[in-house]
Amino acid sequence: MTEHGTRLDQMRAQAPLVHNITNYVAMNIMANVLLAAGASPAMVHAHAEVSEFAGLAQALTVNIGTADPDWVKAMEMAAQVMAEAGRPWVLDPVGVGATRFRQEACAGLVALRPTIIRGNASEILALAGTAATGRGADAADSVAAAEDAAQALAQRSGAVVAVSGPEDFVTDGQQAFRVANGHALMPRITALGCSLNGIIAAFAAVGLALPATVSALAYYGLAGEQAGARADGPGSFQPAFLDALYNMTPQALDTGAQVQAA
Ligand SMILES: Nc1ncnc2c1ncn2[C@@H]1O[C@H](COP(=O)(O)OP(=O)(O)OP(=O)(O)O)[C@@H](O)[C@H]1O
Ligand SMILES: Cc1ncsc1CCO
Ligand SMILES: [Mg+2]
Repeated sequence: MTEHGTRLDQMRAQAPLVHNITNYVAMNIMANVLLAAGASPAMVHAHAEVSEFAGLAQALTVNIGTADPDWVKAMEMAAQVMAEAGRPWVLDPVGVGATRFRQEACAGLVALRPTIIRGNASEILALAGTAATGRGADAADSVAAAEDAAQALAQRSGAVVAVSGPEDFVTDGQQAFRVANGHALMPRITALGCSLNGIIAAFAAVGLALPATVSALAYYGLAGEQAGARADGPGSFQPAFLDALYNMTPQALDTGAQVQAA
């Protein structure tokens, strides 16, 4: 099987412009993750330009981590442009279980039909309307506990739904896959989930949403494994992770990807 490496190659060959409306915590690491992978990031959210900019981008990510009502409006404006152009966009429902504002913001964004929804288990449970125990932006539920919610959410929303965690779960409501790549240090660095949305968007810019998401998760998790093998802790993990994303070959990805049909 050479499909994951081929997708990585295609993504790098096209170097898609990925438009991100993300949180203040994630902006810098997310932009660096996208550059290391070979895509072209831009963080743009002002109402005065967000629609025009979305028109230039090959893919969009929106993330409510530190949003306010103006930012949510900007996300809706950009998502509308992508939907009309038939280009992919990714929703990250950060901490959606925590407050009513987050729930209402996500309900409005889900109604605009994201191509892909990516969150941790607690976020996917909360977005699907199932009781979740996550606190703030961190997961406190297992991926396995969120699989049924992910499937229901995919069927209801029309999105591919990805639940990240020790073993990621991805479904379009019909087919499902598990991706076992990753490293235990990854949740010890903030905004690696947010940054992952950009990688998923970059892959989705050059291929179909479900396989693109699976390959993006395998690539990201395998880079995490390589970085984790070198790092002494969260501090040294971060630069090693950027190096691993940058140095990953298609061959290494195909050899190391741990993807199974669920
Ligand atoms: N315990 C773990 N072991 C291995 N990989 C993990 C583990 N937890 C998370 N990951 C990986 O870390 C990446 C980020 O997923 P995570 O679920 O931590 O996102 P998140 O909670 O949304 O993060 P954030 O909100 O800080 O951006 C994914 O690639 C996932 O596979
Ligand atoms: C820590 C944090 N707080 C709001 S957004 C964010 C980044 C991880 O989701
Ligand atoms: Mg998150």
